[in-house]
Amino acid sequence: MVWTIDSETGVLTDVLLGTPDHYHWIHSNAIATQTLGTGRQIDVQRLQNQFRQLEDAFDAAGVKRHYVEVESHLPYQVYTRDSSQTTPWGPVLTQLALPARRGEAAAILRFHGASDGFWRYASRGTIEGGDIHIIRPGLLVLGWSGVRTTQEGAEQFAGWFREQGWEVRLEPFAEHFLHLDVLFCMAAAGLAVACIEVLGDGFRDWLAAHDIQVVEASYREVMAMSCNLLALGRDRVISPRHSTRINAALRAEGLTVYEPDLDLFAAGGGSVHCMTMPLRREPG
Ligand SMILES: NC(=O)NCCC[C@H](N)C(=O)O
Repeated sequence: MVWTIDSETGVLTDVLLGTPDHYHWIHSNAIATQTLGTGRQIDVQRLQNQFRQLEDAFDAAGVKRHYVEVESHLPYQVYTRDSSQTTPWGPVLTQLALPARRGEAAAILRFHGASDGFWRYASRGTIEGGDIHIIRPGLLVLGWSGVRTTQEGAEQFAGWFREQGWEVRLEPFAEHFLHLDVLFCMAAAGLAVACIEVLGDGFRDWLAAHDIQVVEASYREVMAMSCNLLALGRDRVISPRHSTRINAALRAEGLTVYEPDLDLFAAGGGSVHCMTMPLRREPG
């Protein structure tokens, strides 16, 4: 397989993106609905400029960018996290829950169909990439709210990893938070950003038992997409600029932080982690 990752923290060499040419907010999650309620409009030039800042961060970090073909009727292809998942054995086609996003599968099928194909196809319930976190080789956590990812969808995905000998934790959470990657992301090997206030002490203890240290995020910070960052490996991350406190905490841990301004995407309920699907990382 050409495209494989065995962790969320190995050195990233290739990433899958979707340009925001047709991006707009629809009533798809609590944050997007709140944004629409304010009557706020998207300044297209600012939007393109923010996306360019994300692309520039990848260029500065030496990561090769790849793109899905975007279609005018699909507003959320910019959030490439959700429609597929790269695994140690190749890409998996996920099963999007939202009717307005299901068509995103076509561009994923075209992208991977043209290269090396898929390892598995999700076919039970629904599962979206934002709920899948490959912590390190052998350790996977799957979130499910019952809306975007269902318990059945998470169980099917978990089964494939357990067959390979992996430990898998299934983490239920309230629908309001949309995806696990709003509440939890690995920033570097052994270092996570997480909202323990929501995920609870059981989750914190599980992370500690696996030698994972936590930078804690507040409810207010996660609703501003401040947990939603991408590890680049070699102690580097891309994290939204407005996450000032968390970015400072990551720097204090010795990380280099690239900070694109992405507030227009955060207003739709997703930031750096949601806007990226790693295609290849150096094995851990
Ligand atoms: N992984 C993620 O959290 N993705 C963000 C998806 C946001 C998009 N507006 C949605 O509601 O599906």
